[in-house]
Amino acid sequence: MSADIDRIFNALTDSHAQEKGATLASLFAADPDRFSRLSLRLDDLLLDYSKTSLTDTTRALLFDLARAAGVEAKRDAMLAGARINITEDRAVLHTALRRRAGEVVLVDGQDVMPEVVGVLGAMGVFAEGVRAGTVTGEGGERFTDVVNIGIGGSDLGPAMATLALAPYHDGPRLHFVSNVDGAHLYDTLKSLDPKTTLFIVASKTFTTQETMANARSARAWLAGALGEAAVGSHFAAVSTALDKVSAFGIAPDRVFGFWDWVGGRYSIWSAVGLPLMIAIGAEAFRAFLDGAADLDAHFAAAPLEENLPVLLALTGIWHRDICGYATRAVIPYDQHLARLPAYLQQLDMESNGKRVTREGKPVAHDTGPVVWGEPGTNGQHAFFQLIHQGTSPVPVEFLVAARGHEPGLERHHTMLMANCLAQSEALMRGRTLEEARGQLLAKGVAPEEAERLAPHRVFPGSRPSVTLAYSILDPYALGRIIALYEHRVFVEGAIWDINSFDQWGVELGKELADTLLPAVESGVAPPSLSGSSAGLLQHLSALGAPAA
Ligand SMILES: O=P(O)(O)OC[C@H]1O[C@](O)(CO)[C@@H](O)[C@@H]1O
Repeated sequence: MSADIDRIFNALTDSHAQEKGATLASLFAADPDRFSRLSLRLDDLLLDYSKTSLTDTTRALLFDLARAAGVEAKRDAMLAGARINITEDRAVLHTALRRRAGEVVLVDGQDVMPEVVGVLGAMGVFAEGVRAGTVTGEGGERFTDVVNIGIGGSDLGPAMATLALAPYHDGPRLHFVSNVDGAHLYDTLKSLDPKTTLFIVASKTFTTQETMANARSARAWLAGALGEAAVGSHFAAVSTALDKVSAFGIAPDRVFGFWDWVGGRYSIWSAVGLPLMIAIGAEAFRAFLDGAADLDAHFAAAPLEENLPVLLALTGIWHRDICGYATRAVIPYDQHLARLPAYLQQLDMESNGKRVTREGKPVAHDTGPVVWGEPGTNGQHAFFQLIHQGTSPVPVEFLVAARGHEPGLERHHTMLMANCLAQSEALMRGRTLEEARGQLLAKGVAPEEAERLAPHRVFPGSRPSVTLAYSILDPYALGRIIALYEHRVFVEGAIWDINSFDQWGVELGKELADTLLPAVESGVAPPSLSGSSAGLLQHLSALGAPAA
């Protein structure tokens, strides 16, 4: 960490301490232009960060911080195909996947665009064939159901986006099986007809234990019903490991490849998006890519002060490192974005849940926060109590569209918007003891009783939130929103000087699961196992856990 960065972090901390007395309400009262100064628009997409405790001084310091951390140069290196994933020696080029034919993106001097365009074209032919009923099952019947088998980045992206774009879904039904828990596959398959079911096995590495177990069981289900010869017509695969796919027995013309420079959690734009393309069609999928491409162009060119991902990242740095908030809630007031929090958990926490710098030294500041959330209004009736009155403030990120898609239910959308605005307003304003007391007295509550009840009705207020507002959640808008979050994660990682593109933290558990499988099968704990795990294994075996 350079002396410059240290100095700016210290200046931010000092400013925060000095400004602590000012409530958000007082900041608005003192400055009628606060919203227009602390919000940023890209066409219809608006980021309002005026309901945070940022001031002109601290915002300027945060821009200094981004500059001192070399955000612009790091961004340019990523977009130019440099091998910035230094622990895996890989370029990071998910942005190439949204570029158009004819553009040039070099990796090691080689233009990757012809291959990108080629795979996208092959996906389009296959997806449109499935949608039109010209690509069929073994018996010539049209596919009514498509089951995607994958986990992590090979599941969350297409699952989130297929739900998000439900109003545009006019292809076969989509199902997503990720968990190795047999319940996930079993419950999905029990209502499906093998004759009209297509499986897509999605795995970047084609070695992931859960995906391979589910794929093998799905294959057995299909072959058991239709015979081994039918497997080829009912399976497709998405992977970077083409040799392993072919060993699994999936025909080469049913395999859609991608490249090691696409991280799993950044892969929705690649062939991993095939289920989404089957759901909404190749044209709408292109609009999804275009939304992301336009956001990429904005990220690449806009000055830091007018750069949406940068601003969103700086609010994140402010809340995590200067205000000390350990979590952030993502609350889409958009039921179709119900899976967005889960998607962002992987995008953000797998990218920035790191404790050493790119040089392998301990980080100087806290890195990625815990990301969590649920759609509004449901969250209001569950955990908003704590967000309003709990002892640990939680910065909230609201998402809301001006319009929904549901004919005849426009009034519902009006109510949804009112709730979204009400929550950020209530968090910001709060309610004082005097106000609480006054309201009780106005309702005719006796003074003594009002005194007893009032403290329970106090809201501290000054609870921060940012809001992303857009016109309607169509494929283009979704593409922009997801790209915005990707680049936000990038900028935060760049400021923390961590590698946001590896995920060594998931490896130890995977290794131990492999080691423990024989122990669970035999019911005999290896001597190396802790007393706790050995005791649990013994208990479960005694209760009848299935053996090999
Ligand atoms: O696509 P794959 O190779 O099956 O990996 C699935 C997921 O597993 C992880 O490696 C972590 O467990 C993710 O990064 C990835 O998205």
